[in-house]
Amino acid sequence: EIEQPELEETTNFCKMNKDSLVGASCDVTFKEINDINHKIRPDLLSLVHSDFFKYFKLNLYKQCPFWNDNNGYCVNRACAVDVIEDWDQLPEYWQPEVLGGFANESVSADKVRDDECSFLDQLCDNSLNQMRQRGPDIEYCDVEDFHNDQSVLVDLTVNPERFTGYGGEQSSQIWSSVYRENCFSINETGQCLAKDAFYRLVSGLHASIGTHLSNDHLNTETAKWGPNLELFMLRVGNFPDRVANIYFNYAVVAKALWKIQPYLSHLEFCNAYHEDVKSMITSVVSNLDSKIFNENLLFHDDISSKLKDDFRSRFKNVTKIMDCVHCDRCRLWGKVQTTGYATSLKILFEIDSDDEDAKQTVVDKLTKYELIALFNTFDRLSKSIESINNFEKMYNNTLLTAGDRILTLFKGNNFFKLLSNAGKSLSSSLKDKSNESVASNKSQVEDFDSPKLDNVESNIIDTEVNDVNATKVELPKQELNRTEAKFLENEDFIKESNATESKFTEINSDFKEHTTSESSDSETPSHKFNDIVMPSKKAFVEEEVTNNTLRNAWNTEIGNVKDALRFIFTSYVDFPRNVARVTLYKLNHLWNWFVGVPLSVNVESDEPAYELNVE
Ligand SMILES: Cc1cc2nc3c(=O)[nH]c(=O)nc-3n(C[C@H](O)[C@H](O)[C@H](O)COP(=O)(O)OP(=O)(O)OC[C@H]3O[C@@H](n4cnc5c(N)ncnc54)[C@H](O)[C@@H]3O)c2cc1C
Repeated sequence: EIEQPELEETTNFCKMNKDSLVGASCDVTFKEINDINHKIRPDLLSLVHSDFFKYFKLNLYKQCPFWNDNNGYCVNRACAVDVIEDWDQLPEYWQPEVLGGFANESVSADKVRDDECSFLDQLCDNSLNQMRQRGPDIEYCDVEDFHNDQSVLVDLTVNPERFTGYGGEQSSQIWSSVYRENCFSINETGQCLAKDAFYRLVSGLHASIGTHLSNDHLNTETAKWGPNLELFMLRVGNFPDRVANIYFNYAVVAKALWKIQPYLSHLEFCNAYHEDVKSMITSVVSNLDSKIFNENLLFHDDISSKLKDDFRSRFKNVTKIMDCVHCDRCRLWGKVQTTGYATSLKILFEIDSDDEDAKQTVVDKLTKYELIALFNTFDRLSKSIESINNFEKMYNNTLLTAGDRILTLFKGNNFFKLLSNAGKSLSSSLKDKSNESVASNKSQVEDFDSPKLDNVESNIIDTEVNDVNATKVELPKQELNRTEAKFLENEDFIKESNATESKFTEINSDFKEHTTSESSDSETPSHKFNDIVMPSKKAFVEEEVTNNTLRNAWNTEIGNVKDALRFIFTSYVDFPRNVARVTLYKLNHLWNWFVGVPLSVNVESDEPAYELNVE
């Protein structure tokens, strides 16, 4: 039976018990992965910023092989990929003259093989590709992709994975096609675990992308990039299984790295030319452990070899689906990461013999781009886990900072329900404040002035104290006053709508609820917020938005009908007057013709004919 990550009621964030195992096939807890990640993060970051690991090659122009949809494209600037267009853009020691003209097509395969930089050669010619011997298919992705004429070289560090605005039907289609690959036909022992692993891999990839786009998100009001907690919670944070799947993927890729490390020793990674890549790899992998993932549980006997083939071809399809992504930046990172997982799966499931030479052969056959993808995928997961931990801090700070709670309230987006631990005084002050605002504002507005809100927010954040307990007791009132003053300063900002009024009424009742419950249990405030789950709040907001939208649509339609009726009515009123005007005009023409005045006099002109007519 598949073990699901345990949920813990008392943990607000992601509702996960960090001491539980990441999965049935992983003998590691969430907390242990957090610790490992914390240790290796700096080295891993340096590694993927090294010259060897930062240049990736892909074909951005490949046609979607699954459906005829090659015409759309993402027009956002954020969707674009900056490619290396000139050899000059590469480091100096990679210039052909330094490397002895290895870009020369005529260079012999043997010579390339002997070169300690043989991996680098694939940057400029495909001699290594020709050397690859055909054997049984052990590929989980299409490695030939890297040697296509149309492939471009990309510096991953200048094309960060971040929010691009790509979405809608096209991306949904991609994701549903990816999930559809998880329909295994054969009913063999172990299928359940393999199917679960497949699902967790793609869901973990999806969640990791969601984490990155939330962590590096464009705030359209301030034009700054930064973390967006709300978006993260909506996409990932509120779904413990998605968060757990990121950790699962981390375990899978970590195990693959652990497994190949002894067989990488003969590769020099061009240490002579630039960073000591090899020692960076060692310092990352030495923190990993074999027990992090047990791949033998998935395809453990001959019976499951058919299942393994199915698994492999389905995963290969996932990597190919990336060619259907219309946003180039998303396609780039989709390709890097699916190739990274494909490489991990190849290492985990195809290096299963005790034969050391066979293991070495599989590693030797890895292309440079598979290695790059492998380490960069690990970095993406590592960054996701780091971001999740940061989001957790933000989440807790948001809950504990009274000012933010007030702002959330005024923004009308109170999915972080107001805390009661600020004490009755805060509640009553806020109640007064909200009543005051409701009473004093009559005009209707649709929305608040967000930049101003952000200013207030940043002011408040600036004044945050480190001691969370102190914040709980002392800050609320102080911050309330500051916030209140800010609100009063900006009169137009405080304009309220009828909708806002009802929101305040609702919030007031929230306060009443919290104030009442608080008096009975003021020692353990955190238990009151176990119900903080954004989707339900989203549903609330959405419902409201839907109602507003319906109301607006109704009002617009009624307005249109009124306009049409007014037009028809005025047409009837104007009709006799218009008939009289036309008749007069025609009679004028007739009279002019009758007395012999030329028709041209009615045309604006400097000609004397007009004057003649006047006379
Ligand atoms: C390959 C690829 C790469 C992308 N890269 C980027 C990028 O770099 N930057 C960017 O801004 N956008 C990227 N996108 C788009 C992004 O993933 C979303 O599709 C987009 O933001 C729209 O999100 P959504 O809320 O409509 O739901 P989507 O994320 O499109 O999800 C569709 C549905 O899948 C389900 N779902 C969501 N997450 C999971 C999960 N983790 N596990 C299981 N089910 C889930 C939900 O039911 C959801 O409604 C990429 C898309 C693809 C296909």
